[in-house]
Amino acid sequence: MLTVTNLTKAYNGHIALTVPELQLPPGFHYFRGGNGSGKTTLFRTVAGLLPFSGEIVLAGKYEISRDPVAYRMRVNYAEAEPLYPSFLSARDLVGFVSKAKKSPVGQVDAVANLLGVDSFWTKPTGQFSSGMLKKLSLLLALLGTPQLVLLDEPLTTLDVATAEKLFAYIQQLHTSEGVSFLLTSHQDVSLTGLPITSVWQVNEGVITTTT
Ligand SMILES: Nc1ncnc2c1ncn2[C@@H]1O[C@H](COP(=O)(O)OP(=O)(O)OP(=O)(O)O)[C@@H](O)[C@H]1O
Repeated sequence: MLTVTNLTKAYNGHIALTVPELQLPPGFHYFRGGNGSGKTTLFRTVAGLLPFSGEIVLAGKYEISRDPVAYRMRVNYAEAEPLYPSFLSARDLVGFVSKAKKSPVGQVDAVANLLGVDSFWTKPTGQFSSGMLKKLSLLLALLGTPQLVLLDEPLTTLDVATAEKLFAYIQQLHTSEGVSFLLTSHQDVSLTGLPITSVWQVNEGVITTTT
């Protein structure tokens, strides 16, 4: 599903992540590691948000640098700590992202309702609680028809009832549409109830398998 080869990511000349080779089959892949180990750097790089050297290929054909639009249409990302321009509402951001990602008819209403974002639809994000920000970022990451969704700390600040609905929906997306997920969490990932395919340990920018 995702192949990463000879990847190096540096910030200001300091290497933060080195991935000689990483091959992920379809499924749910959990990346764990201490603060500053490189998990968010990996996710932001795979999401196409950071410059890097190396190769990242989705589904054996979409290379992130050679096919930037096709790749980004198929890979979505929810930040651990999302930040949006404070004057924009959920309606504004969802309108923009759903158009860019070619969201299927009815998807926005269904997922906004599932996550409860419809209850604060027109409020400016500058007035959101941290859980409301998290719900909005998860909604944005589920729009369109992604093949891969990267969820950085999806459990943080999310209320238990919404988390249950989210992970049931995610499991259904995998079963019915074949969508794969990469997750990080400092909490017990078994709380998601997801059938985790593989667990990876990130330590000082190096990724090793644990399963
Ligand atoms: N924008 C940046 N500029 C410079 N260095 C950065 C930047 N972002 C991250 N780093 C550095 O890269 C390393 C990995 O950080 P990263 O955010 O990927 O860690 P993480 O595993 O996600 O941590 P956490 O669990 O605390 O979220 C750290 O040493 C961090 O200081």
